[in-house]
Amino acid sequence: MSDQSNNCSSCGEMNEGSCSGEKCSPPPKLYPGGQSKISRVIAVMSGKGGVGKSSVTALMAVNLRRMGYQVGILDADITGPSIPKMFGVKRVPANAQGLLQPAVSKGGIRIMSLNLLLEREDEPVIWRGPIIASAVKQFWTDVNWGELDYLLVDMPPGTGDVPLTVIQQIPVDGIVMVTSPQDLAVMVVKKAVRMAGIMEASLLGFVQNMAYITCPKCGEKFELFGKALQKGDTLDGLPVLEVLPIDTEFTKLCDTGMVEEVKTNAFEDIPNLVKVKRQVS
Ligand SMILES: Nc1ncnc2c1ncn2[C@@H]1O[C@H](COP(=O)(O)OP(=O)(O)OP(=O)(O)O)[C@@H](O)[C@H]1O
Repeated sequence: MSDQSNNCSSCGEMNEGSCSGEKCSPPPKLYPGGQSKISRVIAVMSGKGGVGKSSVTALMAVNLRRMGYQVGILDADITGPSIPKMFGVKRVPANAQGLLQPAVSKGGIRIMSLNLLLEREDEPVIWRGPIIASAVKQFWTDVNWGELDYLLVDMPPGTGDVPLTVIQQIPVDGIVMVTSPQDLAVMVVKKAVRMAGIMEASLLGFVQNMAYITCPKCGEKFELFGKALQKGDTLDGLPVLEVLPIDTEFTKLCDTGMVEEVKTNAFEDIPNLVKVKRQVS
């Protein structure tokens, strides 16, 4: 197998495929649906599954909304969507022009997810990669997002069709990488960092999730999965944007569709890192 230095930076193909490894034409960026005006797109990514991409997406969305921004979430985790349950939102209808209307959470966050289109939330989606990637594209092109300051894209795990499609065809302004402290997780997440580098995407930094748990009785911190970092540290050459503890209250809020009730000030730096194109009062 070729090593990563043989990947084409435009299409991500290996040299042995149709691409020569020199500059090829990547697929064009797509326009968002209807009259949508989306100022900034931030993708939340990780090579590793289950480290907290959806949780980080939800926390970031909740806090950006509290800061007064118009926020949407595109749930690109087509086969394992968890955003609708966390926000307690249900099915959405198509409007007259055939565009999909995003669901709107209690706090006003606009959400599109495959689970909003299924009759039952536990119905499995058994699709091959290209069909899944095409559904993600439609969540960008066929959804009436309206005017948004930030659209957050909750990516599925891995470095396959969906991350490739999102980075190539949606104008992503920055990627937040999520990992747990475990070396095993970091090793896999580094693959996603390399992928973003090959695709010449802008990496904002890391979130270390599940860094520790605090004993509710004595207040002692236990680092269950390895060494907890500090906000501002560097990991794999990137800044650590947030270090999040394991929080059982947060888990309960997610399970009951009340994630917007979470007490946190995480991600308050995001508007400085990715500035929107309007003044927010
Ligand atoms: N900081 C946290 N404190 C407590 N529970 C958490 C935390 N982060 C994530 N969880 C829980 O861990 C599980 C996995 O989190 P989440 O779904 O956000 O991960 P993911 O990376 O998006 O998963 P997938 O790879 O399946 O898409 C969920 O049940 C979530 O509620």
